[in-house]
Amino acid sequence: MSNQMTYQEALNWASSCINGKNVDQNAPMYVLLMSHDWSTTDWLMHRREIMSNGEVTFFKQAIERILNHEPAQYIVGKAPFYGRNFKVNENVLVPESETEEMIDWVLQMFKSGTKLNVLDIGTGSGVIGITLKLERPNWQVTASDISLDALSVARWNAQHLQAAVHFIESDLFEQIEANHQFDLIISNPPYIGTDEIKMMDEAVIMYEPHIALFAEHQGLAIYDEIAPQLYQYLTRDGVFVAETGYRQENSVESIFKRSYPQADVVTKHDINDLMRMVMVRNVFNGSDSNAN
Ligand SMILES: C[S@@+](CC[C@H](N)C(=O)[O-])C[C@H]1O[C@@H](n2cnc3c(N)ncnc32)[C@H](O)[C@@H]1O
Repeated sequence: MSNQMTYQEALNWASSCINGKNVDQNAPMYVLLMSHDWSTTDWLMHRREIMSNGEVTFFKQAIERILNHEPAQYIVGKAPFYGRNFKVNENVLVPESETEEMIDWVLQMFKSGTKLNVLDIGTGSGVIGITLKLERPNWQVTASDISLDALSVARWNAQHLQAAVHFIESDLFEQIEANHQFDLIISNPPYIGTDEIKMMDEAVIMYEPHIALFAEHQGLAIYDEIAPQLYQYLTRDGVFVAETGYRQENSVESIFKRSYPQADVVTKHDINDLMRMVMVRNVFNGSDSNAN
């Protein structure tokens, strides 16, 4: 690859390097677009321009990293989520489109104007808490994570996106004040069982933080821990919403039903018709303290 080339020539070169390799074939284009904040229309305008030496060097290194299975989002240091770019690095998960669907679900549940006190557990890069705060500015949002490294990314994102979110380092509810009650508790917890590692994409296993991905008990451990504590942290009309693994529908439903037999436990499928979300409400139905 010469040092004098257009973006289009660089893309052609990169495609020939990764062709037939077990890596994301769209990654070079993603790197070119995201590193310039270009849309596909911008691409059409710029693709015949000559790249600077610095850009060529960065792009060559990017292709090596792609060939080493590194996610393109970590290479450019950002990922789009709900129409905004969030900083990401190896301390946080790359946000996924299913999580955007969970945001849609929640925003449909609570129309604008409603004032809510919200807790986002396992905030990672902050995508859920920050997006909810920006979409519903009158909500009070607290976001927690067990990982200080993840929280520093989340804080950076909140500051740059101007979202007034309160962050707490906490192992689930451990550091959440006992008398603090929320109208909405939302979480995209780690839910992959360690036994599933062999079925996973190499890029995810090698680069994404394992604390964000894996949980004990076939990936159900975090739901197991959250369920019996919910009644202490939810208001009487409070709602819990979480993302789940697509094969966990029955198990997750029974975890919450075990703690709250008379609560409403509703599951929801994503656009690929896979069950990916659960909502629990009316946890106080039937009793004032019915947690097991
Ligand atoms: C699947 S990631 C979700 C990140 C982000 N909310 C998103 O949707 O992209 C799960 C997050 O939960 C955090 N986490 C794992 N165990 C936790 C625990 N016991 N208490 C709080 N956070 C935890 C991880 O550090 C990680 O940031």
